[in-house]
Amino acid sequence: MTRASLDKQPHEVASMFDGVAANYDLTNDVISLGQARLWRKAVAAAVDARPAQKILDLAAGTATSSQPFARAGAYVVPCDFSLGMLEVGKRRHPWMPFTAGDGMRLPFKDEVFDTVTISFGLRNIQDTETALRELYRVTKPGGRVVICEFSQPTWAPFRTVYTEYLMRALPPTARAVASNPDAYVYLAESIRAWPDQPGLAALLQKAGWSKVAWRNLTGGVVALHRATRA
Ligand SMILES: C[S@@+](CC[C@H](N)C(=O)[O-])C[C@H]1O[C@@H](n2cnc3c(N)ncnc32)[C@H](O)[C@@H]1O
Repeated sequence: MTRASLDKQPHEVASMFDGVAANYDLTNDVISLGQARLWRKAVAAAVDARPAQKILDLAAGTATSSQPFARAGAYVVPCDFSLGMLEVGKRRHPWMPFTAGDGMRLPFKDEVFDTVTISFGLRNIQDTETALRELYRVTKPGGRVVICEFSQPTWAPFRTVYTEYLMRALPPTARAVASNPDAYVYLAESIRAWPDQPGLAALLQKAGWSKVAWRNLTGGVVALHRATRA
C-alpha cells in the first residue's frame, strides 16, 4: 500500500467502514489479541459516566464504545458518518439516539455535552485539528474530552515487535476474519502515520483544551488522552 492510499476522502472512509460493519466487533477482538476489551474498560473508567450526564461518543460506529456509558445511566449520543456502522448499531441497541454526523462539522449546538469521547476514530478523521475544535465547541465549560487511540509503544524492543505485527501479521489475520481486509491494511498504515503521545497532546492544546494528560495502555500500543475545557 502506498502513502497516497492513506489520504482518503471522507466519503471513502465512510464507505470503507460500511464495508467492515457486519464483522467489525469480532474482527477487533481477534486482531487486538483480546486487548480491545481491556482498553474499553480503561475508557469507561476515564469517562466515569454518571446518571444525567450528557455524553457524545463521536465516531461511535456500532456503539460498542458507547455501551459502558449507557450502562452507567448517562445519556449517550453515538454519532458517526458511516450509515453501515450506524445500521448495525441501531439493530443491536435500538433505544440509543444514534446520530449521523461528520466529526469535522458536528450537528450539535455549542456547549451541550458534559463529556465528549472518541475511541479509535480520531485517526480516521481527515483533519484532526478541526475535529478537536469541534469537540471543544460542543463541550460545556468545565467538561472533558477522553480520546482512546492507537499510539506508539514506549519501549524500543517492544515497538519493533509491534511494528512487525502491524505490517506482517495483521493483514493476513484480517484477511481471515474481516469482510473487507483492505481496511485493515489501511489500519496498519494509519497507525504508523499517527502522532505519538506528546504529538496528540500538543494538538489538543492547540485546539484550546487544557489540563492535557495521557496514560499508556498495553505499553503504549494505545494511549488514553484526557483534557478539560476551561
Ligand atoms: C474504528 S471505528 C471505531 C468505532 C467505535 N468508536 C469503536 O470503538 O468501536 C472508526 C469509526 O470512525 C468513523 N469516522 C471516521 N471518520 C469520521 C468522521 N469524519 N465523522 C464521523 N465518523 C467518522 C467511521 O465511520 C468508523 O465508524
